[in-house]
Amino acid sequence: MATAGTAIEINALRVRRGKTEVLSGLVLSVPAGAVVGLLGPSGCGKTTLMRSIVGTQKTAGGDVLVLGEPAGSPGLRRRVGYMTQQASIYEDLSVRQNLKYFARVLSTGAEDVARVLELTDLSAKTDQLAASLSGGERSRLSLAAALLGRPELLVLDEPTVGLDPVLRADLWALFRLLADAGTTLLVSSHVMDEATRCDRLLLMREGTIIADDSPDGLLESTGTSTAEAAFLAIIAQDGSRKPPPKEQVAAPPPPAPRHRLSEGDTP
Ligand SMILES: Nc1ncnc2c1ncn2[C@@H]1O[C@H](COP(=O)(O)OP(=O)(O)OP(=O)(O)O)[C@@H](O)[C@H]1O
Repeated sequence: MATAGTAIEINALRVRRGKTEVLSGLVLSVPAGAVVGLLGPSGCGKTTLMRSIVGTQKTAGGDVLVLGEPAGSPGLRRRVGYMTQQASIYEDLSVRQNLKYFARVLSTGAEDVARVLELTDLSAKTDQLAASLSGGERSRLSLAAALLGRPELLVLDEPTVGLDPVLRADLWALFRLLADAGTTLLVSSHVMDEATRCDRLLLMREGTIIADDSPDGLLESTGTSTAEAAFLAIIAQDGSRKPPPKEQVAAPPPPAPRHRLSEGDTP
C-alpha cells in the first residue's frame, strides 16, 4: 500500500524499450497534493516513467503504486489524467465534440465539459475544428481532456512546450489552483525557470532519479542561485560518482612513445 500522503510510490522499476534498458531500478515517491516537476535531458526516460505511472508502458520489473493501486488498474481510469506530449485530439471534431467524446468514455457529464473549457480558457473556441486550432490551443484542448472527471492525479508530459510566456504563466497558475484543491500534478519540462514554480523537483538522468528536493533545498545543497545551475552541479556530482566506462578500464595502456618529437623533427 502507498503511505498516507503519497500519490505515487515506485520501487525498483525496470523498463526496456527496444534494445535499451531505459529505466533500471528506479525508485520514487511523489507526495499527494503537490506540483512535482520532472526535469531531465532529452532521452533520459521522462516519458517512459510517465507511461509507467499511467499504466500504458510494459515494464520488466518492480512495483508502481498509484493512489494506492497498481498502475493501470481499471479503478484508476477516472482517478488519473494523462496529457501526452503530442496533443491527443481528433482533428476532424470541434473542441466541444472532442471533449464530449472523452467525457462519454469517462462517463462524465456536460457540466464537466463546461468546467474544463472554462479552466483552460477555451470557451470561445468550442465550435472550432481541432485541426484549425493554434499550437497553444491544441495543447490546452489536450489538457482539458486530461482534466475531465476531476482526476486526483494529473500526469502532464511537457504541457507548456511551445507556449508563449503569458500562456505558460496562465497554465502554471492553473496547476497551482488544482494542487491547492488537492490534485497531485507530475509535470515534465525542459524549461528550467518553470522548476521554481514546483513544490518538489525530481531530476532525472539516464533512467534514474539523481535528485529529489524542494527548489530551495536544491539551490541550498548545490550552493547555486538558479535551477539550471543546480541541475548542472548535480549532473557534475553524479558524473564524478560513476565508474569510468568498461572499455576505459579494460583498454591496455597505450604503447610508450619510442622517441619524443623535438622541434625540427618531421612527423
Ligand atoms: N519505442 C521505442 N523503441 C526503442 N527505444 C525507445 C522507444 N521509445 C523510446 N525509446 C528510447 O528510450 C529512451 C527514453 O525515451 P523517453 O521518451 O522516455 O525520454 P524523454 O526523457 O521523455 O525524452 P524527451 O525529453 O526528448 O521527450 C530514449 O533513448 C529513446 O530513444
